Amino acid sequence: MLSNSAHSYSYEECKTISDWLLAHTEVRPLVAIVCGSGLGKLAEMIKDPVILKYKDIPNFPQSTVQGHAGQLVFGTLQGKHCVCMQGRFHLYEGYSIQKITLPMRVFKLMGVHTVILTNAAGSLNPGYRVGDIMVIKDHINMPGLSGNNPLVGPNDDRFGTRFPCMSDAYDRKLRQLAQEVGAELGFSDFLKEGVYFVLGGPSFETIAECRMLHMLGVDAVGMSTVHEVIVARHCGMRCFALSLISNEAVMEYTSQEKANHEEVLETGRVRAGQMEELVSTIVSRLEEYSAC
Ligand SMILES: O=P(O)(O)O[C@@H]1C[C@H](O)[C@@H](CO)O1
Ligand code: HPA
Repeated sequence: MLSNSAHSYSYEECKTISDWLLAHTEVRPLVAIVCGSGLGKLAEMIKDPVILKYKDIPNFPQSTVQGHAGQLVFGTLQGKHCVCMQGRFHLYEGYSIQKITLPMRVFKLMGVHTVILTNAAGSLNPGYRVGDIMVIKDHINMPGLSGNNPLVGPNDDRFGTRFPCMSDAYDRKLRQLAQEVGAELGFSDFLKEGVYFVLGGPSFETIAECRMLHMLGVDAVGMSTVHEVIVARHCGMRCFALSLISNEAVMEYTSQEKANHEEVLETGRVRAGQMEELVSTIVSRLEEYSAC
């Protein structure tokens, strides 16, 4: 049973899930990786995997979206203990915003200090192409601006402060590391950095909405990541996020293009190898950037 309200998880409930997971794997993850739509293959990088399906984890939400397998993969990546979410939760699946961000608090209680999030997103920046990878430097939180923020409700100081700062949400050193690694791997032509805009979905944007986002200086639009980042930052985890540009936003009324989930998944398949290389090389260098 959930306490407080039907929509939020108490510290003790998060701890119960964390303890259950720790009892089912010997992996003690320091890094968590969240796989976006079509990016589930990232989990295949994990060595000696221990797979726990969401349906078997007490009180855990279930994945309902194609391209999100619905399991946690524990193991090592570049010798580091990691957990990989092969499938994330979205607001449009009908879950509360507290429920879709539950894994962040569970990971924190398991000992995770760094979260690497990935997503598929549509581009608003005319300089971007399908297949580009955007390092997220900042976000605009559309649901949050209208009151739907995952931290709404009583604050538990054991997780973090009532009013967390978000001007440093996306770790600057990790963003710099990503650019260095990208250059070494020969990815500079398609590695960008920009601002991600989150909306509720599941409908894609109208042409008028895309034009508005473009005027706001948005580089990419999607339906995830930001809520997880807010909760992860609230409880003191370091965040780094990548958007795979899976489609270009439709800006012209004469255009025949239509955003669709199949194209999103297909772009993920095409870029999976490079995303893997980028993420695993970043993980291999993490200690150069912190005490971990
Ligand atoms: O989980 P992500 O943000 O990668 O998923 C994106 C947004 C929608 O869930 C879906 C649209 O194709 O992909
Ligand atoms: N809009 C919103 N979310 C998305 C898109 C998009 O164009 N592409 C992938 N996820």
